[in-house]
Amino acid sequence: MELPRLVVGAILVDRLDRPSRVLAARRTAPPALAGRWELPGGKVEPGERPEDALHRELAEELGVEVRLGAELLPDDGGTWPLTPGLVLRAWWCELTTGEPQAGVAHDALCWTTAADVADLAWLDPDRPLVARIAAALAARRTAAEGRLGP
Ligand SMILES: Nc1nc2c([nH]c(=O)n2[C@H]2C[C@H](O)[C@@H](COP(=O)(O)OP(=O)(O)OP(=O)(O)O)O2)c(=O)[nH]1
Repeated sequence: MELPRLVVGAILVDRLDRPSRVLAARRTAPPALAGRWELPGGKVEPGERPEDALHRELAEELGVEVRLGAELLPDDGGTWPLTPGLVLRAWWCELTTGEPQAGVAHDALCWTTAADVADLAWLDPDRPLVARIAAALAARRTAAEGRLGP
């Protein structure tokens, strides 16, 4: 059986040490996914390290460089399922160079907060991540900094 293809995504926040906003990107293609919001990123190429793929995709799609923080892991510590053939890994990150600009992959970018991040029409498989991101923004902590909540 073939292994699922790995997709990498950026949870790009205003600052890793006290995040209050995350960047969402609206897809332009394919038609079935156009208009839905996602974490910027894309597929890892054969032989490419996932973190390198994320830097490459962010440069290509948004024209920025970032510093990577911790990975946002699902409860089982593995990967986030997208479709039968695709899984996602996502990292918290902050900008080091440039301001994000929508290229051909996206027709809108939006900085969202804990209060409104879940209101966007995210791709369906992103919903569990968005819930975790919203909780982290509300707590002003990334998932790296221990258990959320009291
Ligand atoms: N980038 C990204 N893709 C996601 C997310 N959630 C989700 O289901 N996907 C899906 C949509 C696509 O089917 C796939 C990513 O493919 P892509 O089209 O962004 O990859 P790519 O930039 O490498 O483009 P290509 O080589 O396929 O042309 O993963 C997400 O949050 N971010």
